[in-house]
Order: sequence, then C-alpha cells, then structure tokens
Amino acid sequence: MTDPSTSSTVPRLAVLGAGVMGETVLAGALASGWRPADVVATVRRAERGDELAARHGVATTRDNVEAVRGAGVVVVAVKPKDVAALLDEVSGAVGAGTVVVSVVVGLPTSFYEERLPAGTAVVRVMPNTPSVVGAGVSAVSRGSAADDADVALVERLLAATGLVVRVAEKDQDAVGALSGSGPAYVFYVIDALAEAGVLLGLTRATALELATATVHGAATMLRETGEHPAIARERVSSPGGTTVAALRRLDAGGVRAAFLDALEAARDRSVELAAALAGPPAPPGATGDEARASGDEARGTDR
Ligand SMILES: NC(=O)C1=CN([C@@H]2O[C@H](COP(=O)(O)OP(=O)(O)OC[C@H]3O[C@@H](n4cnc5c(N)ncnc54)[C@H](OP(=O)(O)O)[C@@H]3O)[C@@H](O)[C@H]2O)C=CC1
Ligand SMILES: O=C(O)[C@@H]1CCC=N1
Repeated sequence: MTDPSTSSTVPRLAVLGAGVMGETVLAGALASGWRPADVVATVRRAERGDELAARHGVATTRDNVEAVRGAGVVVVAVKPKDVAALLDEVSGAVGAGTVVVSVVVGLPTSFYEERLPAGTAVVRVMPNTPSVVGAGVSAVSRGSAADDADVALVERLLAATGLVVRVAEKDQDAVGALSGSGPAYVFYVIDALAEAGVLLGLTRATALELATATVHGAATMLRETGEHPAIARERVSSPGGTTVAALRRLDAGGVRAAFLDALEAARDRSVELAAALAGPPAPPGATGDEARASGDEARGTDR
C-alpha cells in the first residue's frame, strides 16, 4: 500500500472553518504540494468562500459533510466552542483511513476520538500565524490511533509553514501559551518599542521600521548562533552604558514577571476552555443547535 506521507500524490484535504488559521493551513498545504483541485475549504458565509476561492483557487462550500466525504485529511480550524457540533455533524462522513487534524487550542485528541468513528487517527497541532510567511512553528502530537505515517503526513502538510516539532500531548497547553499566542506578545513588544521611539522624537514610520528590524535581527541572531539570550543581552550591555540603564527600568517594571504571569494565564485559559467543553458527546439525534446551546451554557462565554 502507498504511504500517503511520501507518495507523490496527496490525499484530498478538507479545511473545516477557514478563518485566520484555517486559511493559513490551507495556504501552507498549497505551498507544500497540494493542488487547489485537491483542497476544499468550508465557511459559514458565502462571501468568505468567494474570497478564499479568488485568493487560492480552491473549492469552498458551506456543507461540512460534503467537504469531508472522500477527504484523506480533515483539518478542524473552528473555535473551541464550535468543535463538538461540527464533529457531530461530520462524524458519519469520516472514512476509514482519514486523518483528522485539530489546530484548536485546549481540546485534547480524546475529545475528537469520543466523537468520531472508532479508530480514527487524530493529530493535534498548535501552529502560529507567522506560518503565513513560512516562518511559523507548529507543535504536533498524536492521538491514540494515529501512527508514524499519519504524523508524517501532517508534517508534510505543514512543511512550507516553517518549523514543525513533535511534542507530548500533555505539553500542548504550554505550547499554545508560548508559541501559539506568542506572535501576539511579540507584536505587542514591537508596538511598544515603536511608541517609545516616537516618544523620543522619531517619526512613526522610522520607529516601526527600526523596532521590527531589531526584533527580526535579534531572533535571527539567536537562531543562527545558538547563543543563549542572556549572554547575547550581556554583550549588548556595555559597562556603565545605556543598555544596562534601560534594562534596569524593565526589571523595575516587572516585565519578566509579567511574561511569566501572562503565559500562565494563557495556559490556564486553555485548560479552562477544554474543561468547560468536556463531557460526553451529544446523544444521537441532538441537533447542532442543541449541542451548541449546552456548550454555551457550560462555558458562560462566547469563546
Ligand atoms: N489565530 C491564531 O493565531 C491561532 C488559532 N488557533 C486555533 O484555530 C482555531 C480558529 O481560530 P481563528 O482562525 O483565530 O478563528 P476564526 O474565527 O478566524 O476562524 C474560525 C472560522 O471558522 C468558521 N466556522 C465556525 N463554525 C463553522 C462551521 N460549523 N462550519 C464552517 N465554518 C465554521 C468561522 O466562520 P465565521 O467567520 O462566519 O464566524 C471562522 O471563519 C481556534 O480553535 C484556535 O484555537 C490555533 C493557533 C493559533
Ligand atoms: O487566542 C487563541 O485562543 C488562539 C489560540 C492560540 C493563539 N490564538
């Protein structure tokens, strides 16, 4: 039998919920060798479908079941609160041998396995948005029925999006807090640096260009030299100079502790989202709306 992770042909791909992350995975698949004709994306709004079709040349539909039928890889990219209803809807169309990929924060592979046909291979991925420019990082872990070939297929799907690492599933909440949400922290830092440059009299355009290039350069330097960031920081800090005067203020402002608190908060939110949605699958016959309503009640939030 052909191993789909290495075959020159690729299994048909269905991306369910092509929002920010779904589109990123879809674009990555196209860059990794999937042809537009091999890909279908599902949407809730027709205009979003038109946008994706125009941008990527893929088929789009509002019918998740139709998209899943015949797909060899199904990527679930809706928000956590929408996953249970979506799985209830498509479960009957998931074929033997189909690999189901979740990019959803918080939800464990067991959540999918409980709602899909027995033996369905589930692979959990935590990607991040720089994947859209091939500079992302995705952490991959397998469910109980996924084998090496399934994981290799998912790695192939993500190959053009950047770095792909394998992690134990127990670490995925921490990974989501660090690299999943991480681009937002870095954008926040770049924005703050640029604003500080404006305070010092630079034009906004110059300040933003300098801030962005500095973060890019510093990260590239660490990647290429393998140097520890603390050592790299010391080498910028001349004795009695300007940098150490600035770093003292960052320490006084509790910036390092704020990062530790921030990542704990993101990790805790991931655990909380999954706990609120945990529980037995909806009984057969329950409508998607009923399943959604019970999830919304459990959560008490719109996430
Ligand atoms: N954004 C990020 O940086 C990251 C996100 N993720 C995960 O990716 C998932 C999606 O997040 P994100 O892309 O940011 O959110 P988006 O809201 O951009 O994407 C979700 C999309 O799913 C669509 N959708 C919802 N329900 C259905 C349905 N039943 N059928 C078809 N489409 C549906 C929504 O449609 P509509 O537009 O009409 O609401 C929306 O376009 C989340 O689970 C998140 O945890 C993971 C890592 C990083
Ligand atoms: O904010 C979120 O919930 C998603 C998951 C990781 C990044 N964005």
